[in-house]
Amino acid sequence: GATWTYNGPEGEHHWSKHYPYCGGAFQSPIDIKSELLRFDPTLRPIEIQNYNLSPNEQLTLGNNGHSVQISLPSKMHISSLPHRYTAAQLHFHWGSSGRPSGSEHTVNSKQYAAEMHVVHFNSDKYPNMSMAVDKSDGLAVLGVLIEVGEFNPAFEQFLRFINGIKYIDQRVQVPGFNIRALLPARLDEFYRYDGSLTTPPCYPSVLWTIFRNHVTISRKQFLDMATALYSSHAQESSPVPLNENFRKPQLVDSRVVLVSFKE
Ligand SMILES: NS(=O)(=O)c1c(F)c(F)c(S(=O)(=O)CCO)c(N[C@H]2CCc3ccccc32)c1F
Ligand SMILES: [Zn+2]
Repeated sequence: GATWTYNGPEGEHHWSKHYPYCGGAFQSPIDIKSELLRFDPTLRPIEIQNYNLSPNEQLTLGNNGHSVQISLPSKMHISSLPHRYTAAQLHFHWGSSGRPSGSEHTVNSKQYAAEMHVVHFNSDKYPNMSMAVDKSDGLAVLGVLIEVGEFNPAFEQFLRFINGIKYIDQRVQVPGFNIRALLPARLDEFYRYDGSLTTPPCYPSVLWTIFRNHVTISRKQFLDMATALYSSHAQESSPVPLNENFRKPQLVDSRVVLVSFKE
């Protein structure tokens, strides 16, 4: 489709010209405000299967011009939702070296340094991501808020290769590792709401699960992610840094945010 960016004439306020859903309802991300929350005792802890990948498996780490993404094998899935949701890819949103706040979801207006999304599709009903991406029950995304703090060895498993994908469409193979280690300790404490892709085409097709607890990466790890990548091609004379790749919080309207925990 048309090129879209996070700033400038193709920025988020213009997305709806080519992607009408971006101007529609049920959009993501949102600001998760305390007054919106409703405790739901029926929310089950997230249960994941086959996230612990062997180093003998190869994962594709790529720069798609909008984010850094890792393709995931289809044996990885979420087993605690009404349908099986099979993993497709994970990617990140971040700020910049000058502005270490780049999460998409915010909590009571607090923006975190970055955010990870593990994208899954409903494989009970749809054969692949492309068939699921525009269906109301098509996708389930796990969101992890990221703060700058302690060094995170799990992130190093892919960050150490990031200089191999500096430019758009570059890809490298990296050894598999335990993707569970990228998630917070508690998978039973989370926010849950109905929303959308946070990039064009912004389909309202995502069951969002944002974990209550953040994870940390070191300042150097954050800078590696926030300063290594470009959305331009390798040979281009004027490289375009890939950073600040987050959409602003959207209108919640009459949506309720469910929470799996009481204070
Ligand atoms: N924040 S988010 O979770 O809404 C989200 C993104 F923010 C994002 F950047 C991407 S992308 O594929 O890296 C680039 C634009 O699609 C996807 N990719 C999804 C959307 C469409 C598609 C098709 C096949 C595989 C993955 C995706 C995404 F679901
Ligand atoms: Zn995302």
